[in-house]
Amino acid sequence: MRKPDGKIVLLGDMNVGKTSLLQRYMERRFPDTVSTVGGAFYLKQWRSYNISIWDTAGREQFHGLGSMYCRGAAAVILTYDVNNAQSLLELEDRFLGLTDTASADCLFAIVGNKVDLSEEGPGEGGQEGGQGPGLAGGGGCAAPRLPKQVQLEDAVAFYKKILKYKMLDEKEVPAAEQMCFETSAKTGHNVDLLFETLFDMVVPVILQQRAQGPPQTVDITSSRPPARTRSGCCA
Ligand SMILES: Nc1nc2c(ncn2[C@@H]2O[C@H](COP(=O)(O)OP(=O)(O)OP(=O)(O)O)[C@@H](O)[C@H]2O)c(=O)[nH]1
Ligand SMILES: [Mg+2]
Repeated sequence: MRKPDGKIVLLGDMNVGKTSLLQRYMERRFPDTVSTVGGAFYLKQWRSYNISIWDTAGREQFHGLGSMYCRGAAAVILTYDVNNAQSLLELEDRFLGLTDTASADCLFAIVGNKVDLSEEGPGEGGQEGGQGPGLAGGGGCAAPRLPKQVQLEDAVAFYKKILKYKMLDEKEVPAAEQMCFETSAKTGHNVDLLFETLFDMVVPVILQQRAQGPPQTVDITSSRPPARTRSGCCA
């Protein structure tokens, strides 16, 4: 099998739906999940490129592994749950720092998942790729709706904070409105749009990485042991 040309990493707190988003996109279904241990990846062929997409564990005990998975990443998907404000705060407090090992040209997508559960979210009804985020209406949802705790503007504000943190010029990177998504792994809302927008955007990053030297991969042997992982509980 050919080595991946580029890497995309999903980060975010436990239970926000990282594994579910990836399974919805790659396997076109919404199976029951168990909390991820360590990390796992899928390979996606996009045009003539092989892209690896890494699913990481949100649980605190695996936190130290995050920066290893991010090493050389062409894009990072920072995921939160729109019905859980704390999950967006965690991205800033715990996860953004893990991306310091990513490629210098790394792209950032901010993804608010579980919109199907929120009062303002879209209804159920299968894959809805291509629609704008946060569309109201749609019936047929049996589960009680929750008050939405995070608005798209909050995600846009976080994206702008990332640019400041990375000292990037707003004019030289994709606009916040292009990089903030609201999704539902359950219904498929915006899931194709998220991944495929990102695939198209990472191709130039991959070409840039190639021009700069050999691709970086996860090298477990050369990484330092995670400082915050207790012995005996790691994958
Ligand atoms: N209603 C709804 N439930 C979701 C959605 N995405 C995930 N879930 C549920 O949320 C729970 C957690 O989903 P996971 O995909 O395992 O979450 P995760 O972010 O991978 O969690 P860790 O692996 O622990 O970091 C599961 O019960 C999923 O079925 C969604 O879009 N809508
Ligand atoms: Mg998971």
